[in-house]
Amino acid sequence: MIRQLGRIDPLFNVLNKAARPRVLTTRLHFNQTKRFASTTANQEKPEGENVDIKKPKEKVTFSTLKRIIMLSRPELKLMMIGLVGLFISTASTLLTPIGVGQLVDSLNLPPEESMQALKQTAIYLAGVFVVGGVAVIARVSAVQIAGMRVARRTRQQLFNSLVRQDTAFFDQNKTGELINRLSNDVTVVSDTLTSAIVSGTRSLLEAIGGVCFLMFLSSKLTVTALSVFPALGVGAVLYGRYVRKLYKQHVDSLAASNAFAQEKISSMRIVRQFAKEEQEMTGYGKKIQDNYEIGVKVGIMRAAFYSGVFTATNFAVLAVLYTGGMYVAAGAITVGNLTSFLMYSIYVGASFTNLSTIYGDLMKAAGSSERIFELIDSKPSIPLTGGIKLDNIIGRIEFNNVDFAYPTRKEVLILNNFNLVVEPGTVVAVVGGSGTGKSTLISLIDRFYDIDGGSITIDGHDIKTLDPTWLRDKIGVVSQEPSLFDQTIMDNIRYGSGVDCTEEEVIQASRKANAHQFIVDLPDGYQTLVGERGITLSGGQKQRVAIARTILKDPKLLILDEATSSLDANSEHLVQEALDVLMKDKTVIVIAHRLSTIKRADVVAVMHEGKIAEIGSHETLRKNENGLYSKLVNRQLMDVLK
Ligand SMILES: Nc1ncnc2c1ncn2[C@@H]1O[C@H](COP(=O)(O)OP(=O)(O)OP(=O)(O)O)[C@@H](O)[C@H]1O
Repeated sequence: MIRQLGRIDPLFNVLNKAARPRVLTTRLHFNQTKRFASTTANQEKPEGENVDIKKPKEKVTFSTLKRIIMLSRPELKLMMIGLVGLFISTASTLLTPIGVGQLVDSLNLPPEESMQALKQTAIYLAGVFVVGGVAVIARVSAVQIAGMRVARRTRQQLFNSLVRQDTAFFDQNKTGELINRLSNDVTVVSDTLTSAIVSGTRSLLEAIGGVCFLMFLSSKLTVTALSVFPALGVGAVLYGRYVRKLYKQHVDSLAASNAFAQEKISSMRIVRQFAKEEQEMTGYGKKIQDNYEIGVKVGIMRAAFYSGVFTATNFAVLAVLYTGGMYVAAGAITVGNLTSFLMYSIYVGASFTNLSTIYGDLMKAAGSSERIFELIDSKPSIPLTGGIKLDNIIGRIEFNNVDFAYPTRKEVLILNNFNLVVEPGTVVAVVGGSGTGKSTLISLIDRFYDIDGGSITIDGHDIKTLDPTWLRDKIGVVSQEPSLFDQTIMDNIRYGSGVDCTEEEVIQASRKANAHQFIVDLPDGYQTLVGERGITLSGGQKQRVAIARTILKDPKLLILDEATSSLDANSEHLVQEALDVLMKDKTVIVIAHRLSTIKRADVVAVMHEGKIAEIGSHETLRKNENGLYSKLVNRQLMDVLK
């Protein structure tokens, strides 16, 4: 008897070690930078109701979990292969202890029979292992590929949805948060679909199958083996609840530290200029300290929980060993049966432990998926397409009694009963103090925002009735601080037209914008990569590339936000000439600061308190010495208007 148990002991140790990693690998993923939010997932957002993804939601619903699972629907075939693989590999796991039990029992037979039985069992086990191994390959590869496809499709859907959102949406939500949606949230959801759900199903099958085998081997011993599970179940639920709360705090604090880091890294030049490196390092340190402290609490709780599970299951095994040993001594069961029983006990214990962590994983995925679904479902109030496309644009722009406040600051009216008519083919210079709403006009003509009252028309058509993409295609904007993409200069200029425009056309546009010479002087010429937002170019160079981009677009309506402000006198003259050609027979609005620019305009409109306060030619307005325009020229703009 002692000899027999002596054989079981090392086997138990090996099995226990083998079972342990499964317990430990089902850890919670705390490295997500998001909030633990949830809501009814498949309720579509009303059109135009911008989503503020920072708002935490209250409850995870069954429909959310269902929708996560439905994400894998297009991968049904792969999931089925994975499922079949799962069944077979689980079956092979469950059949192993029987073989091992037989192996042990065969050692008690007379030598010849023992050898024969040993061979048979070894062949049986080898077969089980080979089939199990093949099934694992099928299961893991099918589920992994399905998971990656789900992630790819979800990311594409999410990005498409983001690109379609209203401009106001981007005023409301931080870039870092949105990138988190695309990266971390999608990863959590696809991981849950693959690892959590599959390992959950496997654990469930193993637990049920294991208990069945236990009952089959000895119902009395099963009661002993499972005696610790009610206590473990209660512990797992309490632990799950506590960790869930901490998890929310943990991801919140991580999101805050990430947002902090993102902002500081993207503004590193300012940090450097003000010599605030030390201050920012300390600031970041404080942010991650919160995260660390919550992480430590979670870690201690996890340690306590796993230690409890480990000790309880080991004591259950000890109880089985003790009671089972007595049954063996009494001849009620064989040593082989006891071996099989111990193995099943360990499987069942590991499976239950694994299942206890799946709940947490599902909750995490639900939180992440809620935010993804919210974005995917959200419909912008200004669609990208749909509406009238005029055959011809004459170019008359009219603002009629326009009221406008930014959606994020509804209480501040930027335009208040604003009226302005820009006749076709004329150049209107809009001037006014800082923050009076000059640049806002550009956003409104481009229909980045919808106005709150009145109308904006182009050739008599309310822009709300025009196809937004068509409309924007007819408008060219050269802004004060042009932004370029991290691509070659050639691709940046081409962005104004299309991939089908020739290199020669790009070069022509660059010549007109006085950009060609500086471009060919660069070592890589038109193939020069400009860096993030065009960081490797000077302000004037960036602007000339942006002008070339707009020249190539050849828009009918031009809006220049003091486009020549960062060019030297010579470049300005050349670019101005190019713009003169471009502006010919077009309607142009110039948001102007320089007197030279203003003087060239047919009409000068002075903005003040959300309205046009004065309008007329430069000469006419100057005649009124006490007028707003004269004051602006004399006082505020004196330094600039040279
Ligand atoms: N996205 C936005 N969300 C909320 N408020 C905004 C937004 N953009 C601008 N504003 C506010 O609208 C007002 C008008 O801004 P706008 O940029 O049109 O002024 P501006 O006349 O072009 O100023 P400047 O000459 O200084 O460039 C300002 O008070 C500004 O704070």
